[in-house]
Amino acid sequence: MADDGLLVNFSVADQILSTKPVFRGGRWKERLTAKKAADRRHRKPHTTKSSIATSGDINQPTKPDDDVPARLPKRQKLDEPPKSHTNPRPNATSKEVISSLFSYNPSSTTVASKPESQNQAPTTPSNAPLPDGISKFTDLGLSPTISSHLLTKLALKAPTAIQRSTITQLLKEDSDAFIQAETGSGKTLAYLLPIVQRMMHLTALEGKKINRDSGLFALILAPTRELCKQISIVLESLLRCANWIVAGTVIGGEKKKSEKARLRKGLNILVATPGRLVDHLDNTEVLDVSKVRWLVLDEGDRLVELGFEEDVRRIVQELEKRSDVVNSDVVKDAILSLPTRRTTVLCSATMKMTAQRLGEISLKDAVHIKADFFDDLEGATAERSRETAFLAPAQLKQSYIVVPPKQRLVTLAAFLKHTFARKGSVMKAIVFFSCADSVDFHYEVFARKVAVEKTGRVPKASHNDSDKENGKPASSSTTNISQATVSHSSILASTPNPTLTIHRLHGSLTQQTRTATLSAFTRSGDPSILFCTDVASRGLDLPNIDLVVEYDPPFSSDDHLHRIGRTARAGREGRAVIFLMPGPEEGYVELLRQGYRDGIGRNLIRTEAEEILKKAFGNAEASLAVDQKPSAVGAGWSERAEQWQLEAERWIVDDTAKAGEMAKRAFVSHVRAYATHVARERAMFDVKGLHLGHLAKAFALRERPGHFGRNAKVELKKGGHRGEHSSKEAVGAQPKSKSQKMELQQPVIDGQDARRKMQAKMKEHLAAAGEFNIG
Ligand SMILES: Nc1ncnc2c1ncn2[C@@H]1O[C@H](COP(=O)(O)OP(=O)(O)OP(=O)(O)O)[C@@H](O)[C@H]1O
Repeated sequence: MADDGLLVNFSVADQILSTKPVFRGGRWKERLTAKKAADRRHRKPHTTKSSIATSGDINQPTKPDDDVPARLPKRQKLDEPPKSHTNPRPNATSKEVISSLFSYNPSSTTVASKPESQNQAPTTPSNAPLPDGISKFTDLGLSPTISSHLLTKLALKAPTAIQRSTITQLLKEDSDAFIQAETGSGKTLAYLLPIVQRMMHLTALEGKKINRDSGLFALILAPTRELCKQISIVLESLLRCANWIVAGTVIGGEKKKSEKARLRKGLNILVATPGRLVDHLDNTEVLDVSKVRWLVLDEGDRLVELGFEEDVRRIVQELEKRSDVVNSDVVKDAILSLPTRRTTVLCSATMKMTAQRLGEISLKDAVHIKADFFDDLEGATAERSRETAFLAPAQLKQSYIVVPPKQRLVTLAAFLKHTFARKGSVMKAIVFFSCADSVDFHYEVFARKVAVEKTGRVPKASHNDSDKENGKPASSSTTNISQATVSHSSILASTPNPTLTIHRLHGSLTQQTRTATLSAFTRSGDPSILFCTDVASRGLDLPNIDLVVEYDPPFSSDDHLHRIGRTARAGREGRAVIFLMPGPEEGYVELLRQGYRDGIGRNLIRTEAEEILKKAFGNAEASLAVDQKPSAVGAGWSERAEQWQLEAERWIVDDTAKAGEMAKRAFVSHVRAYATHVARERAMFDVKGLHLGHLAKAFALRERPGHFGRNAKVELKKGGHRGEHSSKEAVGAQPKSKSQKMELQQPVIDGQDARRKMQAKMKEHLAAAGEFNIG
């Protein structure tokens, strides 16, 4: 504290306060007030109400610490900050009072459960391949060629439960199907295997195998380019045992001319995003869908949520109109064993109304295939799993941390440090944020170059913009990665192995950057973190994710299941942690419990934020505190945590133009995104209950941004939120144009109305798929 001329940090600990500060400058009255306050603290150390805690209304309960005196000293205002003996800051603004991390925080309303080791019972994985002896791929009717390819080339020994049910069904019958199974249970292969096997048996004229000229037989639709690419990779790996079958993609992101050329050359299986396919149906004559006999709609609920319902309806209509089954005038090449009717398969991990709506458009007399690993087991567990629509993988270890808003940033830093410091325990983690601006902000906070570290080494920083700054052409793929990846981080600065790579992913990045980032994160064998929005929550099969952190709670419990489903896939272990704020947000714990097979979440544990901070900051040598300030000598964990926070805040103050603006934008977008939680969960995530002053600290801001000032607060209190804004901002895109920036500052409108309008806009935005860059 003493190094920072502008700080009046009321809650630093005894050791630091043992030296009385000398106040110079300013008017004598103010010096006297400051001196008296310091004397009082010196006599009886306690925490006092910070300026942030006193300003504006506080909807969350903010309890002072026990030792706060009945009458609180007035907020100090110093025209000139007390001059420090050590490190006066030249650009310090006057009249600044800095709120302590540890005073006036709201208290948690839930009770801690037992510690992890006693609490978490070992569980059988629920999305794993079936155990030896229960089922083999050959038992399901798959040919020896495919079965041996699965075993020898793809190292897949046995099917998962959903694969067993789906493959048997789709191999023997042509009826439509709705496949529903938990995340990471292998749904992709479940629908691909029977399609490929049946296509392997199609024969063209004179008993010859089919080839690329024989026609398009299968269409697979998925909501995002990333998912389409992923499906296409699995398909290609499968087709290595049937190389006469040709597959391809039309997903946008490249010239339509190249896609048309690909279609002209001929494909037997096409993976596409709905928007792009409709475009080709309208404009590419050479695209012949008359022989399509399999239509797969993957991530069905997401297709609807992203506004593809109409596109899917169009595609289904076109398939019917142009089908050679109904159109006798279509010239047919004889393809033996081609089914007489089209089979439509809808896949979803959740049984939502949205998926059902898509089912109404596309399915006829569909079979509902819903398999569970525990169907083969007897007893109560199996009973419960049959009753429940959708559950988290049984082997996934979930925990929650209740963190007051002021401590969120430092607790995240501490948590990540502690997690990655234990070498080998976690190699890859995903951290979910509510919006792109927040991803960018946190990426920069953790990637920022720390001046001098405890080790005395100046770290090698390969910052994201280095290529741009060096004026190098931005053409290579490394440049794309470098825009979203940094290999130096302040998180592990003081650990023996300080290399941690941070990647970021959100819809405002270019498609090339996103592709390069995902591929770099996937390939990386070193400790790495992916900071992302929900763009990475659905369907993506990123290998070996050990940990999912929901730093910002999901917008719906379905989103939660998809997010945590990025770990604990195909029977592997995984951990998921969610950050909740004290108060109504703790109601979410009950929802987490309901996602367990036992219905009570016996294995759900609570981790104490204080424990995390102590672990990260407790050891002076290996602490996260980033410099060697005299005040840090002999300080305890809380002082070092304060110092880490102050360091981040100083970074913002010193670079208001760039870092400061970014932090403000992140704060504003975050609050707006917060208002978009689904209606049934909004009582837990009520934007009116946010303490904006405290929350600002989570963005390293010493006060809430100006245009989020008094008026906004009053309006929030009345029942609105920061009203009208572009949906793009709600999901986190940065305001690029002047008009977008203006929107950020528009007046508040009625709460209900604003919410409705924002949701409509969000829908519009998602339909346009700006977040997903869908073609
Ligand atoms: N039979 C199997 N044995 C072992 N691993 C498998 C098997 N089938 C699939 N997998 C692996 O399981 C992982 C998850 O598969 P997939 O992406 O198809 O799951 P999903 O059910 O579609 O998940 P989500 O709902 O999250 O999209 C992949 O890495 C895949 O290679």
